[in-house]
Amino acid sequence: MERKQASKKYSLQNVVVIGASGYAGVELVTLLSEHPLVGELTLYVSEQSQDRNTSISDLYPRLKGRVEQSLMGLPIGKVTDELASADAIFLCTSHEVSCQWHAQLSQLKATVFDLSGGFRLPDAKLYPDYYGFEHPAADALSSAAYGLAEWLDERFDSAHWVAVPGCYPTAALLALKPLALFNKDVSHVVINAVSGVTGAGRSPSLKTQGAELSLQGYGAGVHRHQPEIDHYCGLNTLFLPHLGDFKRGILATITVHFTAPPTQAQVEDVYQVYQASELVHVTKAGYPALKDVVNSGQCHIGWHLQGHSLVVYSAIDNLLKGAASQALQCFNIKLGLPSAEGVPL
Ligand SMILES: NC(=O)C1=CN([C@@H]2O[C@H](COP(=O)(O)OP(=O)(O)OC[C@H]3O[C@@H](n4cnc5c(N)ncnc54)[C@H](OP(=O)(O)O)[C@@H]3O)[C@@H](O)[C@H]2O)C=CC1
Ligand SMILES: CC(=O)N[C@@H](CCC(=O)OP(=O)(O)O)C(=O)O
Repeated sequence: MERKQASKKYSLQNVVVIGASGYAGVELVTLLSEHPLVGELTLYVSEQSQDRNTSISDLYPRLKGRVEQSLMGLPIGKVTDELASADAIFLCTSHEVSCQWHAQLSQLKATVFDLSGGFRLPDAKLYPDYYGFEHPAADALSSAAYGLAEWLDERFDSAHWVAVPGCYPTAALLALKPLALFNKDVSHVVINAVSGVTGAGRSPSLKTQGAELSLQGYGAGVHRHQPEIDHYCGLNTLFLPHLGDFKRGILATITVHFTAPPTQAQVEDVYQVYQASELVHVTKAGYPALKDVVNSGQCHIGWHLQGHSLVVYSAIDNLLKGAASQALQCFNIKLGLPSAEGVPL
């Protein structure tokens, strides 16, 4: 394979992906393998993984001739030479595994881009209820930056740990944040969101088996994305996730109520915030469709104002804008590259 050469301004990055064989991991590996600034790319799975020492292209034959690295087994907490010399480490592991890695990885020079929810919530007290475990690194939560790429705050530049948002929160927050900033008088926010089955990851479970798939709600009031959405838009919302009988994508249909309704022109103005964005596209009176965002890092938003109610639709690919390509945007921004570098449009 041809070796990449970085420009004078930028140097090639040593990159490690932990959890590379999962659904989010393989999307990320695919993007990283084509990224102009990624040099060495090291792929890990768990120590006991049945896929260790297998080439990722044997698991995912679409990668044949493109990415041939082996998946190497990695015990939790073992700092290998590749980890020690990495510039960027992507965690595509479960929330618990990401948390268990924090102590070791936060000592290294690399920036960690964590695709799990392990460091998304600011308050450790929320973890037992919403994640089912006591947070083992509670003091570190305040130093992680939330990586909603279009809405990064001042903590991002200096953060060594980036908590990449969840898929549903990405769809919901891109729609809601402009409104929440515009008008604090927004109320009765209801987020109905349908996700494809890849949102549940690669490991088989009864609810994600073909014969079980349908269109069904789940997790009302208890889903871990409820506090994440509320915290990062500053609103009290009712989040209603649904599992659909399709592979990829999330369509969130959001309704909000205004006591004093805005005009069409005001709503149009609010969403001008994305005017220059390559990845977030807003259409008045639009009905975004999953077919237009699946396999793309874009988010499509459409809105309809009806009296005191506003309906906002937001569509993303859960594995890309909802996970891997958003993590890549964060990596780009950290390097000073355009956010959409290497992101499929
Ligand atoms: N799927 C989605 O749409 C989204 C997922 N996320 C988050 O991204 C993360 C990954 O999700 P997803 O790809 O769906 O999950 P998968 O279950 O598909 O993949 C998990 C990956 O982690 C590996 N793994 C498990 N245990 C360890 C370990 N101890 N050390 C190293 N690797 C390990 C698995 O391989 P093996 O078991 O063989 O070791 C596999 O490669 C999760 O935190 C998820 O919440 C975020 C946004 C969207
Ligand atoms: C369909 C489905 O099961 N989706 C997952 C969300 C996936 C995701 O983005 O969430 P995290 O990164 O927070 O795990 C769920 O509801 O748990």
